[in-house]
Amino acid sequence: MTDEREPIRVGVLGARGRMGLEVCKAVDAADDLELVAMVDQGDWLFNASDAGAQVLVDFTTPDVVMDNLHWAVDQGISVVVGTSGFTNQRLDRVRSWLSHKPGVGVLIAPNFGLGAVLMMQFAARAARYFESVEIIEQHHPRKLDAPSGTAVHTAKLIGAARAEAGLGAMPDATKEETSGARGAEIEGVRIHSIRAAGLVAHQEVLFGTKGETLTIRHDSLDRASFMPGVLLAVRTIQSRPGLTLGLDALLD
Ligand SMILES: NC(=O)C1=CN([C@@H]2O[C@H](COP(=O)(O)OP(=O)(O)OC[C@H]3O[C@@H](n4cnc5c(N)ncnc54)[C@H](OP(=O)(O)O)[C@@H]3O)[C@@H](O)[C@H]2O)C=CC1
Ligand SMILES: O=C(O)C1=N[C@H](C(=O)O)C[C@H](O)C1
Repeated sequence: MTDEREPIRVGVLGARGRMGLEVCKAVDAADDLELVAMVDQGDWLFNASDAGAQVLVDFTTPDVVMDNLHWAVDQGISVVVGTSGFTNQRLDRVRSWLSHKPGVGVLIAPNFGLGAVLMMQFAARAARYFESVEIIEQHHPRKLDAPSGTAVHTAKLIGAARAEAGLGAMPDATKEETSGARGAEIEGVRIHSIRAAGLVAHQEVLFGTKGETLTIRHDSLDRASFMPGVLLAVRTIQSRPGLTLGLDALLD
């Protein structure tokens, strides 16, 4: 039997970037998807709607992603977003745009790597059992934001799990500190950001309690690692109106 469904028409925003190029290749290679628009800095967003895009994939920059999203939701086009920089306030704004467009779906995922999603789930599970936890994230030096979206999301999950378990502040006697030496603090969790040539995207979550430590580590060694997650989201988003956060909901 042949599958006679029409391919999903996909537009990529940030199409000439590191992730955008990889997404264009992956969409192009998929029989059930059709790459209809490649939009980058300076291009007209209406190229995507004129080409009949049903789903947009955004891997741009934190300073332009909100305008892109607002425009897409207004046009009634569902969006898969990998771009980092989403605060709770930004998410509330997206929810409010979507409330006027009940048929439109937006999925925002801090990380599309399956291993990264599992790393965050495992870290959330371990959080209640350890006195101390710190996050060390490592990325390529062309990354614009620090800490990474993945690290911020992991810290939020850990902070929530610790609060639910009734854990207080972590032991830390630091009295004298050169600014930045103890990292950034998100939800009570310290994050240390390393940027070095040769890296892609890596994260360690280091837990400690009396007499033992536990390290959970994930490495994206190639941007191809994000593509199965991105394509799953592209194939699913039109049937998930409203805002979906993270890939977890699609995997389960
Ligand atoms: N969720 C996930 O799994 C992952 C998320 N990311 C995130 O994705 C984002 C992109 O990462 P990466 O590909 O490495 O970054 P790049 O800088 O390589 O790509 C961003 C691209 O967006 C372009 N751009 C800028 N403004 C616009 C605009 N208004 N409309 C369309 N395109 C625009 C840039 O053009 P120009 O260079 O000319 O400014 C560039 O080509 C980052 O926020 C990163 O953290 C990355 C990897 C995985
Ligand atoms: O900029 C990147 O490269 C990445 N950005 C995302 C983040 O900020 O967490 C996801 C992944 O870490 C790669």
